[in-house]
Amino acid sequence: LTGPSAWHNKYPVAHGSRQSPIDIVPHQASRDPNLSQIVLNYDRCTSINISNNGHSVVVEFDDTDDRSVIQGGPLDNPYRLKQFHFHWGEKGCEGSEHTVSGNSYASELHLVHWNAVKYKTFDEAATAPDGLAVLGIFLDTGDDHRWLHTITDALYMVKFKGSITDFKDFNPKCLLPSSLHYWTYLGSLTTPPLHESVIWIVLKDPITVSEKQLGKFRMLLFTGEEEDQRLRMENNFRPPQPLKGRKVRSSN
Ligand SMILES: CC[C@H](C)CCC(=O)Nc1ccc(S(N)(=O)=O)cc1
Ligand SMILES: [Zn+2]
Repeated sequence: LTGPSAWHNKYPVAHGSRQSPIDIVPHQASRDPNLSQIVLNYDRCTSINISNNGHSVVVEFDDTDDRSVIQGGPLDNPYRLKQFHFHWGEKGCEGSEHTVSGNSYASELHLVHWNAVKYKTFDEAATAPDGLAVLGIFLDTGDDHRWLHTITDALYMVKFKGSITDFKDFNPKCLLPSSLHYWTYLGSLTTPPLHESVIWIVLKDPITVSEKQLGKFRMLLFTGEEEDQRLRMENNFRPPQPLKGRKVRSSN
């Protein structure tokens, strides 16, 4: 037993008061006029590599200075881009982590940022209540996404758990939907260690990718090259967790 329902054994915070993901119910979210728009300054961002960590495919960035940050909205400081990764299902009707009125999207992209103003390292920020800011973007299936092929073309290089390869000059700005309207709430990492350190910013509008592009994520493996069992990487999403009285706010 290793899935989300067993995580509480080793990580009791799995039953904590601010766990993620959650089901977002739009008409129960409170419109907050004080919530400004979010601002993404990714123009000087520097991607470094792409890897398979046995849970997802991750693109990492150089976070040694403030070259790519998210700010505004619910954030009191600029947060530095550290990495992005995806969650997906085995078929188009499920795969996202957050759901909207009980409905899942086919996949969800997470852009992980950390508060380098208040904390010295990502690991320190990852354990602080205001340490991380994750921008969540839903993926819907439909037409091909014009820029996603840059990532899907590299997936064969990181098929096995533990594989990593160079991945330079990728700017995730090309993966944003047209509107930056969002919901925001206080939550956690959605995989162990499940730290309750994330200010979640979930964009309301999905981006569209094709079933073919999404299928390439499913050829990744949870298992390493040396393992005899080949387990396809799919359904790497945690189901929605109890809201426990939390308020979800909506941008205007
Ligand atoms: C202690 C250091 C750090 C926890 C270990 C590596 C890490 O970054 N984990 C992580 C990041 C993001 C998410 S999610 N899916 O965006 O909530 C889940 C797990
Ligand atoms: Zn994630």
